[in-house]
Amino acid sequence: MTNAIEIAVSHQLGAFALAADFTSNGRLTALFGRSGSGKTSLVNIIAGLIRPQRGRIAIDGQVLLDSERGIFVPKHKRRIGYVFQEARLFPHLTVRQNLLYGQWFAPKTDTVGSEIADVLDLLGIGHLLHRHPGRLSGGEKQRVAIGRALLAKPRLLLMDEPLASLDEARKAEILPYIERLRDAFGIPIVYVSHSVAEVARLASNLVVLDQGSVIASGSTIDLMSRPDVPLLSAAPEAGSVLDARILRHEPEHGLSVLETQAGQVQVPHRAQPPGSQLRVRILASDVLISLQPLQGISALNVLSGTIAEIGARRSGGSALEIGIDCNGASLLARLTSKSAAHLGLKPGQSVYAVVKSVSIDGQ
Ligand SMILES: Nc1ncnc2c1ncn2[C@@H]1O[C@H](COP(=O)(O)OP(=O)(O)OP(=O)(O)O)[C@@H](O)[C@H]1O
Repeated sequence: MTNAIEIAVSHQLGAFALAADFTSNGRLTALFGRSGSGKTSLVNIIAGLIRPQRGRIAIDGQVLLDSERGIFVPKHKRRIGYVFQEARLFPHLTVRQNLLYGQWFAPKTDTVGSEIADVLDLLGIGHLLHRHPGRLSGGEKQRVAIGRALLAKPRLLLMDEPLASLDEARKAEILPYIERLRDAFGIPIVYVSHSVAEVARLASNLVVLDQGSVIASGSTIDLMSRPDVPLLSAAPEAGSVLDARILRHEPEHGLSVLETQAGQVQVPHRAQPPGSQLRVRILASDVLISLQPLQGISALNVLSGTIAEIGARRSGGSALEIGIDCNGASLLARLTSKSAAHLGLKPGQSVYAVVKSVSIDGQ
């Protein structure tokens, strides 16, 4: 099976060397890394705004760049949608005209009509059509910018920190739209972010960039629970991501019981019916480790497992992260290195993970 996204490029930008190599079949692939790690440069290379010295790029099997074969598809022929930090709408055009501008670039053979309705519905912008961008909130502007990119019928959507210029309330407002976009449209998305919480919630796949190189790539669920990728595991909001299904509700306690591969977990009541799929996130700092089965403890969620991997203590810090294999699912726990030494933790050892709280990603 061909990967939706195949990238292997190298390019020198002044003193900065970018050498990125990864493939992804995910719906939303996040490029994650700190400032200056090369995320925007890589996105510009994918978009065709920078021609790299060497490499190959293929999207859904379509080769856009192959330096060995002398192939370089120019940016206007790549059919790649680009959403930036700021919406960059045309201020003198209405929302409707801005959206139609995007459609102008769509392949002429495609039927449109119902697509506009789908995009308006997906992004909740139907009531804004006659407004000018100056009268939209930051979140509304970004939704229109996403709509404009979608109506050009791209084969790939690039989103470069689309939430970075929004405050927390606007971010929370737009996240569900990006989830719907990821789940409802068949367009692969490459999403740049340096927020662990954002990629944990949105990304199916992760590519971790550091100083111009890919230091890890794979499924978000796998990477988020690895103690050996410090860019992720050492972040304050580090934590594991698990797929879950609602098993039943316990209205008398205001709880819902979820089934995950790691075992059952209980969370505050959810509105969705039993059987619904969810994604849960367990922060590493919310997991305690016990060597004995526990009794008389207030925490509702205790999962049994074995120590898979013990991360290194960071220089100048007292904490380290531990990967726990719970029935094939991975959980990340953050302990002080003193506690880990005190418990004598070793790979393969049986332990109980006490989970203080579980958060639910998405609606
Ligand atoms: N045209 C250029 N000439 C020389 N150096 C450049 C050029 N463009 C980018 N760089 C350097 O390349 C490095 C990567 O920059 P890039 O913008 O890709 O990083 P980033 O991960 O997107 O950062 P941020 O999260 O801050 O946007 C930086 O050190 C930057 O200074």
